[in-house]
Amino acid sequence: METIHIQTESKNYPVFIGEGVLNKLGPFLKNHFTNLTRIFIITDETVAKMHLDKLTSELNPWDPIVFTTPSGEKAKTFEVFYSALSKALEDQLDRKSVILAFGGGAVGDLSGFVASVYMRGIPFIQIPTTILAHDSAVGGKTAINHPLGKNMIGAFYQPEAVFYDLELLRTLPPQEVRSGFAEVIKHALIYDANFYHWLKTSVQDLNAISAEQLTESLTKGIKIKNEFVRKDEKETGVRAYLNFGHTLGHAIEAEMGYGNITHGEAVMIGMIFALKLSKQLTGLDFDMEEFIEWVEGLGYRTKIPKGLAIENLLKKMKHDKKSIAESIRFVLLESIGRPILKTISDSSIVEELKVF
Ligand SMILES: NC(=O)c1ccc[n+]([C@@H]2O[C@H](COP(=O)([O-])OP(=O)(O)OC[C@H]3O[C@@H](n4cnc5c(N)ncnc54)[C@H](O)[C@@H]3O)[C@@H](O)[C@H]2O)c1
Ligand SMILES: O=C(O)C(=O)C[C@@H](O)[C@H](O)[C@H](O)COP(=O)(O)O
Ligand SMILES: [Zn+2]
Repeated sequence: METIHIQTESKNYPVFIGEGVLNKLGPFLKNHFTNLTRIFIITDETVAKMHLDKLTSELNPWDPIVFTTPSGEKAKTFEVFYSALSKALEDQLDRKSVILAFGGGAVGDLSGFVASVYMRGIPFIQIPTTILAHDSAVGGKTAINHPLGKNMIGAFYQPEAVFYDLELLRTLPPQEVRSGFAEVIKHALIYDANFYHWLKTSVQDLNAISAEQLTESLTKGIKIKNEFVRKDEKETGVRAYLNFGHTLGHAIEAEMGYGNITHGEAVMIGMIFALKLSKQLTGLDFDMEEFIEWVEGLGYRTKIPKGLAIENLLKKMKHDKKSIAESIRFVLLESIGRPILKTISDSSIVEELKVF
């Protein structure tokens, strides 16, 4: 087991990462909280079926309340958000209660947002169950979606701790492994050229990745994320670099209908677009063909899915949280590990999308 210490302006907290770390949860709850009244688990249908017993067996002598959401992006709606709050009220959660977010990024984003507004904020703990959640469980971005844009309604709200039990990842289907790994590749591209080259040479088949390689990838990814949130918790500056690939990626997710493409798959397409823009606008020295060959070999789509209109994608990108007065700002790379933020005109984006 390794412990990574996340530092933010509002809170410092540990990420316990390794096989079997769930068994540290009970002792943590006993030590960390005085007079803990209720434990409220938010999980989704898939995770509940596969892993909920394992979690509840760690929670003796408490009798946790369980709120189960639909799986995937369907958890990040106003309706589910409202139902979760209603259940919390019905079951009389109070300020000495804790919410456990048990699932992937969708459950984590929803649960953190519920925790941030219930009685103006009660504590929560992230217990991620996907590869992608090495990103989503850390840093305190919480949100639900709106038809006009991804994660549009939310709050910055940090967890008390993150328990990342890598045993739980064994049941992930290939498309979720791929989705999660896109954020690992993102972390490498924006921060660490050596890590990127290591990934590119050692990961050729995501279904055959060794436990050691996965642990190394997730641990490095979390440490990189910490470097950005440590300096800029509320995204007034460098944290925006963690949004590499998301300007177009989120627009694709919204246009396709949330959940019809995985987050990581959409971000991968967005990263390829941003890399191409970078080559033109910052002089990035990067072998695009080699990159595309690598990621296609890993099973990623590398083009915008058919049927999406450029003008609709552009409209969605104008809603991006990095936009200022409707000017779209992209995270580009000057070199691997050196991101910048750049305003790009609508007409240039449209021209580039036409030939993408
Ligand atoms: N807050 C942040 O900083 C941040 C960062 C990145 C992504 N996100 C958000 O995270 C979400 C994506 O997260 P995700 O990819 O974890 O998706 P997810 O939570 O939708 O999970 C993906 C699918 O995998 C299933 N699943 C989860 N754990 C499993 C397991 N152990 N075994 C088998 N199946 C399992 C889920 O039921 C779901 O169907 C998006 O909404 C994205 O916007 C947030
Ligand atoms: O933590 C961040 O900051 C990120 O941008 C991480 C992203 O991977 C993540 O998808 C995040 O939810 C996107 O944030 P948003 O502000 O663009 O909704
Ligand atoms: Zn993301």
